[in-house]
Amino acid sequence: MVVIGLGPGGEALATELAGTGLDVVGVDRRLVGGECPYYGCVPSKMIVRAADLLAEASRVQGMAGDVDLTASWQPVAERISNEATDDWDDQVAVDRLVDAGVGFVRGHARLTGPRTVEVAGQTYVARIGVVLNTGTEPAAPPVDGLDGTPYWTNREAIAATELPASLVVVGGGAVGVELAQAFARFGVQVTVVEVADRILAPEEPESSQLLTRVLTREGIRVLTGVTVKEVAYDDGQFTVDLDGRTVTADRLLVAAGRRPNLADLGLETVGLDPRARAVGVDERMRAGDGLWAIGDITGKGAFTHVSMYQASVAARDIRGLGGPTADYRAVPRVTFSDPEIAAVGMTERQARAAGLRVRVGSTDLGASARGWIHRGEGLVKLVEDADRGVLVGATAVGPSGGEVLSALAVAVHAEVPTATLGSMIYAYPTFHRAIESALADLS
Ligand SMILES: Cc1cc2nc3c(=O)[nH]c(=O)nc-3n(C[C@H](O)[C@H](O)[C@H](O)COP(=O)(O)OP(=O)(O)OC[C@H]3O[C@@H](n4cnc5c(N)ncnc54)[C@H](O)[C@@H]3O)c2cc1C
Ligand SMILES: NC(=O)c1ccc[n+]([C@@H]2O[C@H](COP(=O)([O-])OP(=O)(O)OC[C@H]3O[C@@H](n4cnc5c(N)ncnc54)[C@H](O)[C@@H]3O)[C@@H](O)[C@H]2O)c1
Repeated sequence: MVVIGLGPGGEALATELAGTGLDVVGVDRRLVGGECPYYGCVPSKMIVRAADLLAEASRVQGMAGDVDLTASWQPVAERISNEATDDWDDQVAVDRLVDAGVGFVRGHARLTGPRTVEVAGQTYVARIGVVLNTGTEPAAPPVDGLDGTPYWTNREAIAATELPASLVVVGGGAVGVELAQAFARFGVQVTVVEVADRILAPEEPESSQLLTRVLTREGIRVLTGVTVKEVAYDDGQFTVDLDGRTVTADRLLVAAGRRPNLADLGLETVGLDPRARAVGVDERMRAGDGLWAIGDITGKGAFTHVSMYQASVAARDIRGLGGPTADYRAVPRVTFSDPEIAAVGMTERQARAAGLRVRVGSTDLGASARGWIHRGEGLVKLVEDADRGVLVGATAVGPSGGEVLSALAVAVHAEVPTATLGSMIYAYPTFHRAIESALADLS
């Protein structure tokens, strides 16, 4: 086997297959492990954790006394460099891979035909086939003047050793809102610029509204429905022209989505379109004869857990083990803002668009016993397929929204009847007890 791209899924898959005695070559042109450990999930959650500590400390007043707080970015930058990324060195991951029996090659890989891959003039021929896990790069929107300015993507933002005084964030998706809130909590003056009419637009409107309220209260300017006309950089200052309005800042973070690494991969040599937004895969992750694809490039959800899930589906297929095929009805997603915005399955709008007879139920977490005690904000919203009496989607927003989601993910995945969910006992006073109130609200 040859695995091109060793993101979270590719690394796990190559390791598993080598463990079964197959000859496996794994190729990566950058860092083994991909975006998640070096520029994505792990360091960004270290930043979020640090920022949440500051916010928690500031909540002491009125509940537990006083705190004299001095925020410092230095321990965050040190932790990311020393603990998370080894100063962006993947030797530990390479050693782990090689110890597992994978032949590791650093370089840019290209398909040259079915089951054949070229890296730096060397051709590798696979008996069984090739797995693609090439992931994504940060996308730059086509904005006049942007090219040639020293704008940040998630990679520069994660590696920052000093914070700017002010920051414009282009894009109010997961990357944008997580980093905007965290940097603001460290004292950065942040403006979020979003072209859609709300931040986190694919999520429930109630989630977007609540988070916009929280971010605004924390001093972040959230501008939605705006178009970035032009960007200029002069004398250490970015000027962002928003079609009539101008915003200036020391730094500009582009968090406007991702571009799949499909160009220059030789897809045309196996009959696939290198200009496509995603590689089409079936429920066993097959993309062609002797070809599998996993991770962000499949367009099934740009999350580490999806990449790893698909790796296990592909591994079963390659090993001829049978077992469950890929099923995306219950893909969980958590934006690690504070409160966390967690959701699984369909939103109300998606369920209605799918032609389902829908009942929805929701509840205000702040009005629940635990929410009131905690002085927390949030909500639970449930989307039921009324004809089948099962949840097809759910949202949990709150201080532990991602944890509350686990129960809802089980319900959607296992199609637990809402009648059964309504007959359960929910511990008092927990955040997840709000699920019971939302069930009672279904109509
Ligand atoms: C700031 C940020 C925060 C995130 N936070 C979360 C989170 O909290 N939770 C979550 O689930 N997800 C999160 N994500 C998303 C997550 O990082 C990705 O979904 C995850 O990395 C899975 O990607 P992947 O497996 O498709 O490959 P990637 O991680 O993108 O890795 C692909 C690898 O392929 C290599 N490659 C590409 N082309 C070639 C080639 N031709 N030859 C050789 N090698 C090649 C690249 O060098 C790279 O190492 C976050 C992303 C960002 C940017
Ligand atoms: N907690 C998590 O699981 C997590 C965290 C970060 C990222 N991710 C994953 O990484 C992926 C990439 O995240 P992302 O936030 O970069 O992308 P995204 O696609 O989620 O959001 C990009 C946002 O930028 C906006 N945008 C695009 N062009 C714009 C422009 N010219 N001006 C203003 N706004 C513009 C879009 O409308 C969108 O709201 C996501 O799809 C997500 O799955 C996950």
